[in-house]
Amino acid sequence: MEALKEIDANETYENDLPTDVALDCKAERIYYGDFLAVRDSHVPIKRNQITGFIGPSGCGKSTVIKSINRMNDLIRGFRFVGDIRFHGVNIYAPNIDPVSVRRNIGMVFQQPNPFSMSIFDNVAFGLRLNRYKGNMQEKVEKALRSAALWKEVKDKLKNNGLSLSGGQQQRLCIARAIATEPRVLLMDEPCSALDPIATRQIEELMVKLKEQFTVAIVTHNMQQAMRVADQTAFFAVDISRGGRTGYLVEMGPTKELFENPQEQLTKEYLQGEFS
Ligand SMILES: Nc1ncnc2c1ncn2[C@@H]1O[C@H](COP(=O)(O)OP(=O)(O)OP(=O)(O)O)[C@@H](O)[C@H]1O
Repeated sequence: MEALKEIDANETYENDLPTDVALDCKAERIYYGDFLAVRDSHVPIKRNQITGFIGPSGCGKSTVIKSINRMNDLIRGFRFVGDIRFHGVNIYAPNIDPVSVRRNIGMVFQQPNPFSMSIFDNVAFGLRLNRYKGNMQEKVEKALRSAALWKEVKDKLKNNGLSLSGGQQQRLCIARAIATEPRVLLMDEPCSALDPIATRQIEELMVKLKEQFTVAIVTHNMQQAMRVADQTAFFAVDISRGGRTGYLVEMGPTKELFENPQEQLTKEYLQGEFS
């Protein structure tokens, strides 16, 4: 059997995407078994910007975002039909190594989920997995600084990651995700388990992180999308064919989408007429 191909984001490559697009997600259909969860959703994710995914519960925001780094591969019955182009390749091509996809496209989840190990080891985890041979101390410090956590933990790197507060745990998870220097960082409702102060800290952090990374975030909170997202994609649920299938209604610069939505459905959602 032919070895799976690694995506090396340091390689020069042929790319047919516009230069400001880091990753182009064309989700034609996404299934869980026979259930069509998402259809017809084309979301170009712009480089060094924050792309927000908003929409009512069950419209497929998480399904799409998790498809972007092949996180859903692990779910039985999951099937993606379409094309996600990153760094000159379709990440769903059969010869692409999904581990290398996740190395380039990191993810942070809803619930902070540090491993039960020291703060240092949490951050070093992915680097060790990738057999990083350089200065581990330096890399861990860099990631913790980028995640705005260094000052709070520098004297207790040996403490268990689970001993931190919820907001600190989420920043630790961000440090863990960025330690391996992915190009894209996906965040699936990263603040939903946090209090308003910790939420603000993560939002400020996201805005800083976009200088180094391309960020995509799922959020239930429209104010949050307005505060942090440069582009926003609005999804809804189509029940017209008897199912409940999510789809992209419209997408655009956040300010334009919120102030002047093109679609009636977007207007109604933004006015709180359905949730
Ligand atoms: N592992 C799974 N197996 C089967 N169906 C699933 C699975 N995960 C999600 N679904 C279904 O796919 C649809 C989209 O779910 P998804 O979680 O992507 O929506 P969402 O917009 O992120 O929702 P929420 O805002 O409530 O988190 C829903 O109908 C959901 O029940």
